[in-house]
Amino acid sequence: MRDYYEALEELLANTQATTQTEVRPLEEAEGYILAEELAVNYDAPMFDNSAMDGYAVCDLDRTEWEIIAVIAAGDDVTAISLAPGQAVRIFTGAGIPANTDSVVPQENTTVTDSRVSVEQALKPGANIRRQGEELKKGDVLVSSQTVISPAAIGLLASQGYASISCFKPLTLTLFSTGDELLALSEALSPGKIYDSNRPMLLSWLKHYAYLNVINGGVLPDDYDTIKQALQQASGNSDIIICSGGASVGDKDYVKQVLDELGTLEHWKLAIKPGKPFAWGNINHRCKVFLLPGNPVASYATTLLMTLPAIKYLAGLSLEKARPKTWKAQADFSIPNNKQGRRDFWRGAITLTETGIWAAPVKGQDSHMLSGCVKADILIEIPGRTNVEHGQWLDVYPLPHSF
Ligand SMILES: Nc1nc2c(c(=O)[nH]1)N[C@H]1C(S)=C(S)[C@@H](COP(=O)(O)OP(=O)(O)OC[C@H]3O[C@@H](n4cnc5c(N)ncnc54)[C@H](O)[C@@H]3O)O[C@H]1N2
Ligand code: MOO
Repeated sequence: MRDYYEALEELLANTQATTQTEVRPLEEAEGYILAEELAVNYDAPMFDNSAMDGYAVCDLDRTEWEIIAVIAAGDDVTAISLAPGQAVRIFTGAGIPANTDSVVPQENTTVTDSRVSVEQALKPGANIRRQGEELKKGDVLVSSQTVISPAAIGLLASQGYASISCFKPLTLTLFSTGDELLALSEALSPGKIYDSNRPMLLSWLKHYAYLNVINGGVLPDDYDTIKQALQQASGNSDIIICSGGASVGDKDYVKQVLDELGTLEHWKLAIKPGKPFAWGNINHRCKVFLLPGNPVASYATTLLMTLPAIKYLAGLSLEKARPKTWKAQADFSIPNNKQGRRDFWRGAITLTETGIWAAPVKGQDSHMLSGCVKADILIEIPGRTNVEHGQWLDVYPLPHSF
């Protein structure tokens, strides 16, 4: 059996990141992966400006000044220069005139006719946002291989970027396999069950703007049908995911088909759930992932193995592609842990005055999806390692939980 972390690194090392890019208008780039490092075009702030509505004054040895002008955000102040004893009425975001020593908020002033006065001494440089105090022209603004967030869109807009280079989205086809599986439109009959993995994974993967997800439907346990479907999908997909048939059953044809059409790696991961996991390539360009059919095993291997590889393939940096982990304290104990595989319990988080606590939810078997619905995290329990109450453990946040 393979250690999870070693297996993940081996999978990532055997994954070739895309190099295909496209230029997208900034407003249509949220969720895509940036393909270039973008530099600071202009110092930020671009010019010294006021942080308050109030008065910009010159000479702090006095407490009263003559108001000589009104300056609003957007006004050009390059021709205005204050002499000692002079002030301007100024608004938040307006440029600071030359020779300003301080800006005093209007609530701290008394204004009579064209004169403004204060009662307390003013601090030099107060309430002035200085040019370049946040960003300097030429510095790195946003790093390549990162997902464009709404905040990044705002930041790039503030620097005048109207369009940016992103990695082209990848096409992913998703199949379920198994004679027992019914689509939701079909009537139940003895021995059959509804296909839950495909709707679950489709809805999850569609959240990634950099994936075009195709619903491949349910494949029966039939060698020729599976072969034809995989062959066809590999023609127009960068990625194929199949759930079911990753294990050792007589009807687990997907592995045989993948072996014949391309390459196959079949692993027993030392994790629970998610032991059987296979992957390979068709035509050297289409990456194929075979997930264990048990719904929770499909879910866990998507989070722990498949998504990191897909994210890296789609252009994210290795650091961003690896699954996120946090730390939480065990609100349980395992005094005599005999479980050989690394366990990933479905857990709930509680925030208290003593910190973050994690506890398993009800329904921990590989076929019990209800546990995933209640859970916020996967709690990592290393194999054959006892856990004490209060011990800090690694936890993996689940999609949509935070
Ligand atoms: N002799 C052994 N049997 C099994 C082993 C093993 O090592 N030796 N491993 C077990 C583990 S662990 C898992 S996980 C499963 C994985 O099995 P497969 O990937 O081959 O998947 P199936 O056999 O097709 O299905 C397993 C289970 O999941 C249900 N299933 C499958 N697809 C779906 C779907 N799309 N929606 C809902 N439910 C699905 C299926 O009906 C089975 O109940 O193998 C164990 N067996
Ligand atoms: O690994 Mo299986 O995934 O335990 O159910």
